[in-house]
Amino acid sequence: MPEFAAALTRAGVDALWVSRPENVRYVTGFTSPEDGKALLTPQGAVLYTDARYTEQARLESSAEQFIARPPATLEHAAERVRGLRVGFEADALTVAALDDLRRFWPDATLVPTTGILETLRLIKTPDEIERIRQAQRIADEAFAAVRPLIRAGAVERDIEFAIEGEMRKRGARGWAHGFIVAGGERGALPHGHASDRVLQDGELVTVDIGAVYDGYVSDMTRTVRVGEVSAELRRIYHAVLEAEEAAIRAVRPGVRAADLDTLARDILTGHGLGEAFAHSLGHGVGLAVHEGPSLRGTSDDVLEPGMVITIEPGAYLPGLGGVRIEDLVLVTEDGYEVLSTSPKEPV
Ligand SMILES: CSCC[C@H](N)C(=O)N1CCC[C@H]1C(=O)N[C@@H](C)C(=O)O
Repeated sequence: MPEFAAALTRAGVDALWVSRPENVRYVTGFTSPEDGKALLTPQGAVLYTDARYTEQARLESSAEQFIARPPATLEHAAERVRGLRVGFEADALTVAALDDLRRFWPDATLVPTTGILETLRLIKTPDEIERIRQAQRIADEAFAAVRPLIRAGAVERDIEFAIEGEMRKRGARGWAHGFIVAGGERGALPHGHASDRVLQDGELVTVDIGAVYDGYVSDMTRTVRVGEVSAELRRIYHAVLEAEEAAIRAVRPGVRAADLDTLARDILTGHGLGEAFAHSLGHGVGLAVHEGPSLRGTSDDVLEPGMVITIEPGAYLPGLGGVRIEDLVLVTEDGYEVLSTSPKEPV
């Protein structure tokens, strides 16, 4: 585990108490988000979980394991952390859990940290990329299977349900996030989760879906039309598409993520839609649907080969509707590869 040891050294700690489920999985392979913690040291990770998971932990993880419930877990770890500077994930640990660490580890110096493992997770290994590819393949196939159902008279929640079923049939083991199926005026909600609303002719529908495959997720959005839509909705759609395609073409190693956001935002501003683009251009995708790098205007992140990101400009107009188009993109040595293959239908 040389990269873990170096990451601890860079952060100025001797060990890290890992409590964020994706990070526990990253350092131990153990997948249960219910009860899993890890103590990471330069020598390796110790996995802590309870007896419900004894067999699962043995099957999934080659890390040293201690099966118990707190406080026995913390008492066990106390022996290992005596005299050490121990980082904890300041953005994941509850105040109550931190109090427990203070109580059970009086001989350790507890250090708030952020991003130690998230920084390593920015660059995906070939194996991680393959799992993300599979998650995206499942989403593309499910979207194609369900596309004919997105028509006047359909209920948003039924579309969500159908996509879930199609994903399961193709090997998904869960959803990257609550699906967004937002038709008509609801399209103005960037996170308009599927509702009981019935789709009608003349509206756009935003469909934002992602599958989980072997722990890794995908994320993609298509906006499709139901019947013929107004010239104004077509204009907005093409403005968002222009911004999206331009941002994708600009993806390559060395590019500042913030500059990509600016590029897309400037195009939408040129179409009078700058204010309507209410979120960042995109984000990294991996064990979590939202992870680094951040493609936000204030981001310091710089693209590197092996990053998997979304490019997803949108325009949201209350009372009228909205458009978002999102692709999943791998940063390669010489540019990019778009992993999502669902067609962008003419609007
Ligand atoms: C509920 S998860 C949403 C998944 C979606 N593809 C997504 O990431 N969205 C939808 C609109 C904005 C964007 C988002 O939430 N971005 C985050 C990173 C932000 O803070 O801008």
